[in-house]
Amino acid sequence: MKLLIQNGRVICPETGHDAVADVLIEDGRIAGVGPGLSTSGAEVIDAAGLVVAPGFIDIHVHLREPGFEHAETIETGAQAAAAGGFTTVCCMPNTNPVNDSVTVTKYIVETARRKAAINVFPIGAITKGSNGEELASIGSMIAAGAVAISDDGKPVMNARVIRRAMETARALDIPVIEHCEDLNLSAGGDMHECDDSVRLGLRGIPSASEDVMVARDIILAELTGVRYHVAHISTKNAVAMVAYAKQRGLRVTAEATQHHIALDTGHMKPYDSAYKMKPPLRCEHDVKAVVDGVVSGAIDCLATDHAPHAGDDKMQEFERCPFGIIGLETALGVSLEVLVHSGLISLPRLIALYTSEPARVIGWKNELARGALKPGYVGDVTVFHPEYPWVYDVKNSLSKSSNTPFSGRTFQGGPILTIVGGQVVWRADGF
Ligand SMILES: NC(=O)N[C@@H](CC(=O)O)C(=O)O
Ligand SMILES: [Zn+2]
Ligand SMILES: [Zn+2]
Repeated sequence: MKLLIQNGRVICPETGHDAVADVLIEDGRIAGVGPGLSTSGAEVIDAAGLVVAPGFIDIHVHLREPGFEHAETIETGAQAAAAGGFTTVCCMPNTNPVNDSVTVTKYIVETARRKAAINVFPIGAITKGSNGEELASIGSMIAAGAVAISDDGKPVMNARVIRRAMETARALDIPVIEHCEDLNLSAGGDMHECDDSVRLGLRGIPSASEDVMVARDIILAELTGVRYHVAHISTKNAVAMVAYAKQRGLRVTAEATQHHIALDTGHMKPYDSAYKMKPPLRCEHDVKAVVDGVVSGAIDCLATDHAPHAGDDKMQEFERCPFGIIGLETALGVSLEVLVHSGLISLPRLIALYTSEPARVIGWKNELARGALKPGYVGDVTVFHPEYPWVYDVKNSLSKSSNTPFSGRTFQGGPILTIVGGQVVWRADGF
């Protein structure tokens, strides 16, 4: 099976390629990149005027299966990911039951193999039930295909427990991904603690609830030598601490979401639960610090934290609504707008934030190697237009949920074709 993608602007940050060329995918693997490749025996796609990149990778999504299938399933979440240009996602363990055992890990791997249009890799829980007490069976989850550990949705509050988890992860050479929130400081909060929360009469979540956990974990990362990754970083201090940790040679990485680089509390429509997530939207100086962190490299990659919630769950009083918003289908549009069209970073740099950088954080190797257009790598490719105008209407979303603040927004640039293992799994209308 051969697929030849012709005449596109082929951008691969890992190899430094940025020129009009062809990409050949054979038997599901990248077979060649260069001008004028032979078309013999190949299905041909003309990508003239489009950007051809390695398949985009999102290392932080919630697919909700098992247990919360009313909000999303592995199948529908994978479809939404494909529509966002993603060819690989890593799904968090806060399912029901929690993915804290080989049984659930195997269920997710098997279900994804049968039903997902794209590659799905589970992230196993750090502790049993993500209750923050007893370590989960980390080794057997990794053996069954999990690629990292996290209790995302919650922090691991007990420093002794997270230290033990870090020592285990260090031995297995896998990353620990932490949801940095001190529950004693954030207790009862519904939005970022600032003038706006006072004005709206909503209980606040101070930046300090994130900062103290990032500080603690960086010290423990130094103690244990673990690969430590800050999920959905959102505050000025957290970014500064991650930058300092990197300067000191610690294996500390971080991700930012599209909403934490695009929105601050001033954008919130009062009591609109589409603006309610954890970490909460922060104030302007935090957003600027996160954007600056992405530009400087203190923040390694972008991730969506795609967090579907069914309609009625989000149609309650603000305080009662669950935290989280979907993001797979808008990530490229939002990040092009905030980071590239603004002139802050180049297009190749943005592509790196969705390809080589998340691949480096997780560390896929050998036959799982991805995030670059290199012969032998998985034959996953994202083709997108860097500036054509389109309107995101969540009514057309492939996700089962519609909890997004971005519906109705016009973007300049978005996904056109998503290719997994040499097969087109999604194409934009008209292509
Ligand atoms: N981000 C959120 O507000 N919610 C996420 C959990 C998480 O990422 O913390 C969810 O699973 O709904
Ligand atoms: Zn989280
Ligand atoms: Zn999350």
